[in-house]
Amino acid sequence: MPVPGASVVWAPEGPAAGGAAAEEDTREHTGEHGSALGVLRALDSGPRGLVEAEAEERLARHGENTFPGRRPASWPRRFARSLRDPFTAVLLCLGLVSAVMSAWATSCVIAILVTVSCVLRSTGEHRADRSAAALRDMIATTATVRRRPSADAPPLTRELPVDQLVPGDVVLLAPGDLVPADLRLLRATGLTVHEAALTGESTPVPKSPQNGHGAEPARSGLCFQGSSIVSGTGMGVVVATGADTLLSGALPDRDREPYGWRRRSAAASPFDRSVNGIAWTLVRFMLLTAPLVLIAGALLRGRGMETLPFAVAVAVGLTPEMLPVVVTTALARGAALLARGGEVIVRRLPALHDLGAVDVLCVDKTGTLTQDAPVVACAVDGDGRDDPEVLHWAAVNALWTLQLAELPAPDALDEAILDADEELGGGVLGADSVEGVAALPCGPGRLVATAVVRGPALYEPGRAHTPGNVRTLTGGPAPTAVHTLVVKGAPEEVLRRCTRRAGSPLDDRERARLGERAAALAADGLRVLAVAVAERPARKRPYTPADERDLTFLGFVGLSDALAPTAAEALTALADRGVTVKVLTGDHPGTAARVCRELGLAPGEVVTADRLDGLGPLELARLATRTTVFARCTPEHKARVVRALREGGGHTVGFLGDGVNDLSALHAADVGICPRDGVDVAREASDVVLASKDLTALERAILAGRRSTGNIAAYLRITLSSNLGNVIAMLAAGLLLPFLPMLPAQVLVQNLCFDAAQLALAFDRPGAYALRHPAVLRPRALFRFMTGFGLLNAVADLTTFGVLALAVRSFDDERGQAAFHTGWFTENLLTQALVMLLLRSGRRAAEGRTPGPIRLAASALAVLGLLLPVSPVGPALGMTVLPPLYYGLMAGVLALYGGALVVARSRQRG
Ligand SMILES: Nc1ncnc2c1ncn2[C@@H]1O[C@H](COP(=O)(O)OP(=O)(O)OP(=O)(O)O)[C@@H](O)[C@H]1O
Repeated sequence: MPVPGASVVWAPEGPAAGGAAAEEDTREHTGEHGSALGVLRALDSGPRGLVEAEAEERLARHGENTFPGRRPASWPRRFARSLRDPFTAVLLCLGLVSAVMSAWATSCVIAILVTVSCVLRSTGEHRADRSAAALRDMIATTATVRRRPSADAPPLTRELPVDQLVPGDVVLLAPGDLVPADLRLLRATGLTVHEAALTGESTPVPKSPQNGHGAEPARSGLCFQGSSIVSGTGMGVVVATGADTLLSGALPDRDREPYGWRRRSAAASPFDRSVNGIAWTLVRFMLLTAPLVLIAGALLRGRGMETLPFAVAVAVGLTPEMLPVVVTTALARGAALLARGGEVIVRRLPALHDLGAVDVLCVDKTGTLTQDAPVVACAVDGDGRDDPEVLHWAAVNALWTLQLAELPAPDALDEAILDADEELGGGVLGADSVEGVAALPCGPGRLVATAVVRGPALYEPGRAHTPGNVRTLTGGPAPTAVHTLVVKGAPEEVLRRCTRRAGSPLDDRERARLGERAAALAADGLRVLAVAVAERPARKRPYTPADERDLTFLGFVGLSDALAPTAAEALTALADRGVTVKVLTGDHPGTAARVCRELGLAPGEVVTADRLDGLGPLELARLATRTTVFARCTPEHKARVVRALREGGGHTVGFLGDGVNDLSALHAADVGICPRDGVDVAREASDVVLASKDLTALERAILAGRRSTGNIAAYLRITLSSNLGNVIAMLAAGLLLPFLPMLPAQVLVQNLCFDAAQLALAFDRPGAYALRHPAVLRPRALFRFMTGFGLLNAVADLTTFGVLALAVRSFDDERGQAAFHTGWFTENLLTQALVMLLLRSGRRAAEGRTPGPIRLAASALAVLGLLLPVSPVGPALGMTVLPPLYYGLMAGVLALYGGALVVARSRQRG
């Protein structure tokens, strides 16, 4: 429930929440409680947070803070959703037509087919949803909350599962956090928020707690669930949770794909392109089949609407109606096996298919290829001499950026600098001996961090400084009211802002020389930060990046960052599996190149991302394809390279990154991958989460994806080729014979048997060959396979007709026709069993043993084919006992067919 007097004034205007829905969701509760304190009071809260007991009571009253879209769907709803599948829709249409024409047997069997398929599918999806929810819980995001154990106890700041948040909770925000509920800001420092989920706007929006008049200022004082913190920090009070948040109200129910999975972005994913693409092509084919059979019957045999049940049966015979079930089962099983290993969590099922198709993997460097545990290796002046003061000023910067920007934890570089400075005993200056005034932290696309401290820079080269010998940078006496800007960051960015060095001017030549020195440090694999300072008369006006100029260069700090232990092994394994790895980093080109070399990845020419700025899509795609390492990437550069590889290069691209600066690329990739300890927002944007830092887990996930795709491909190969073969034979027989070659009910029962048996293919274990390359379902290759093997299957069927002619002799009476129907039914089930055993692995012979479920399913088919006609069900289905000669001849046909399948498979392309 929104709390009176505390909610939101602004309604977003973007596509996700526009129009009437947004208007409806505009909450007008601020009224006289407009100020931050007023809102806190209205919520019966305070800056020190809620008391735990009160929070518990509120949780009981307001319910958990869960997004309604995340709640599991009810059974009836799930069942209704499975009816929305294209194959089911076609089957239902055919059933309806049959019912209208009073072909009751046909419509009954179709109804059974649809029910079985929908029950199997909703059960499969229910299981998949349940395990996905369990997986989500494993990586549930938390919020940093301030609460008090009791009314008089001091507040404690702790991590709380997001679903436990209640209105009135005081929440702290930092870069990379997801906004956990709708919040009213109480405090903010340089806070920018990504609100694309609500407004579609991709540029971060600045936020501040000031509450002005009109819509804009009020909007800037609010942060909404579903948005994420890009830079800066803040503190806010929860004003709405769960279903009451703006996001819940604005978004419609899950925008579902035919297979019930939500699309991540407007662009078609590899899953959409292959599985859905194939499905829709087949649907069109099926819709054409029935009218064609009717027309052919009318033209060649002068038959009328009495052919309709047969035409319907033929169209149904072509349908791979179990495709959605097989796809769900194969993917869910792959994802569950990965999760059971505790290594990889697949957050969106189709992403497992897409992971198997990935042929280019882009990774960031820091924290992925390296450990992101930097250690200071050197602090030197511009001439390469050790200079502890450089480290001290870097530490002053780190300390005050951390404190004033209220970052919850220092970034790894700052932490290393503070540790190193502490080891030096606080050094000449002592990092905490100066008082901080302001901080401008670095963030995505901003490669410098500035801290402003009170007092002069205390810098004079080569001298130890004590309060007694304080001199200013310019050598004059220390003024009393001075602020010092301490800047550290990427060498080229800092040097660009420097005009002096140790008391002398810094010209372009000297700047270039210093740049080379930084490059030399980077070539040793060090992460390099330049440090500079500037004095300004003390002032009250806030500092902005425009003040970062006319700096005096001090020196460089070099930090070493050890390689991730399994990175080299993982890169080799990925290369062996046909995945090209590219590195997109915000770091220095030299550092990136060295790290790649140490990992055995030839960096080639390292491209600095500013070269991308002027390039058109084609040139960019070409450059992206031939380049292995891009350095100094902003978040947008990373996303552009990923998009260029996808759209221009035709690759299926995975992106592995852990930081806020990787967010756009995670969204842009076909598959976004994030380590479990990546920032919340990166994890939330990714499809696959690596539970450990072990990169080799990624290779295993890719293999699981390929296995699932291999199983789906095997199902499609087998089903489509045998279905087509049957349809061709049925058409030929239907047109040549004076009687129907198989009764509609027999066709449909046979279909039911095929469907049940083919489900086993979701449990196949494709051979090693199928895992060697990215697994892509290629519709063309598939349709080629279907045609070739379908024709072969039809030949086997037509030969069976010959066998039946020999064994049964006369088809003039009902007995003879029943024998024909039975003989063909038996042959179909036997050939289907054979096809399942021989075609499951595509071109290659099966490597290793055929898995149990497939052997069992094939045997069951064969036994059914042989025994059903002689069982009590046989006569009910219009079947009869066949002469022994038939079985003898049939064995010969099967042997020939099996041999032909093996030969054709070994010659087949693709
Ligand atoms: N705390 C910091 N203080 C000053 N400069 C920093 C700080 N953190 C990063 N930088 C500068 O910004 C650059 C880019 O950092 P960013 O975090 O975007 O990428 P990265 O961590 O170097 O690499 P990757 O993209 O591989 O994760 C760094 O190379 C460094 O020069």
